[in-house]
Amino acid sequence: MIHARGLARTFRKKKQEVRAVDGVDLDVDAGEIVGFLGPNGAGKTTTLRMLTTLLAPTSGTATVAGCDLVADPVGVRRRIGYVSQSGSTAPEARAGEEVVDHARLYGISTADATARGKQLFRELDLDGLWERQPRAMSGGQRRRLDIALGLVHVPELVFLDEPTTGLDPQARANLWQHIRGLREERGTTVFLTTHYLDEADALCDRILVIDHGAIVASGTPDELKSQVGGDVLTVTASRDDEAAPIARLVDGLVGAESAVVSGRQVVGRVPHGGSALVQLVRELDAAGLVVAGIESRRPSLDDVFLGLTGRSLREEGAPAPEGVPA
Ligand SMILES: Nc1ncnc2c1ncn2[C@@H]1O[C@H](COP(=O)(O)OP(=O)(O)OP(=O)(O)O)[C@@H](O)[C@H]1O
Repeated sequence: MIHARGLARTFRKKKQEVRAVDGVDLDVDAGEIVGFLGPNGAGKTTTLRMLTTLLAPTSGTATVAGCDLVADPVGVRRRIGYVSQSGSTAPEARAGEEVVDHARLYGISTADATARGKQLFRELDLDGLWERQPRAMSGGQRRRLDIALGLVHVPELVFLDEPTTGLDPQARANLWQHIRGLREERGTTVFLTTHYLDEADALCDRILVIDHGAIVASGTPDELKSQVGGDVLTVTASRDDEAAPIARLVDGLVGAESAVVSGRQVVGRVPHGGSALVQLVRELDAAGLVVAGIESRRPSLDDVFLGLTGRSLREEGAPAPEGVPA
């Protein structure tokens, strides 16, 4: 459904060259839900804008939904849907009107567009909001309306740029269900960017990680997690100045990899969490260090991300969902 080779885009900023996307190869099969993850500025939106024909590549080739990106951009546009980060609804228009107008752009008759729009409203839990103005909708309703706009022409492939950013946890979970439903009921292929690792974990069949404009990992969430290996030890110091001595103790554990300190939190990786925990508690005690918390757990996607990019996606300022502290 998507095949890109050596896709690159360079920008000129203040006489300096920025290689926003630096030779991306990627393949997405029909019916897959693929998550595109990366720290801020990694090149996600630039890649998405190229794959959706909004931005010309500096070099490289791609076919999207069977059409060549450069030779047949109109063919690509006809076959895809794109839901941008900012959404595309006009706050004053009526929701239903917007959806019908959007479908008409694709040459769909008003009658067909209305029927498709109403069906999407039912599927996306927007029933009863056909006459409502987007500005009088909740964030979750507006985001689902954006998605209805991206789907009304029945694309085979839909690009979603951070579809759930800013939604509360329940609205996010609902939207995940709708995205899964798209694939199950219509066979739609979904390519989405997200800052939420739990979202990528719960929703995506496969994850691509991009950093500094290049793909650095690809696999199912489980494959990526198993690459990390071992267990993760997290120790929370009770005082700022005790994080460094705790990190030294964690580094000294059998088979430990160098611990990362972030504020009062010390995170290290060890081959066997259980035995390392026992050893660490003894050593903390002997050193007279009292900690606020200590735990051992299996690696998460965040650990994968940290290992691959040296940065935590959370530290990158991933906005917390509504109602959840950052
Ligand atoms: N129009 C532009 N002109 C100059 N530089 C740009 C332009 N668009 C993007 N860039 C630069 O290209 C790099 C990649 O940007 P991009 O928006 O693709 O990253 P991203 O992974 O989507 O980031 P975020 O998670 O913050 O949305 C960044 O260094 C950015 O500053």
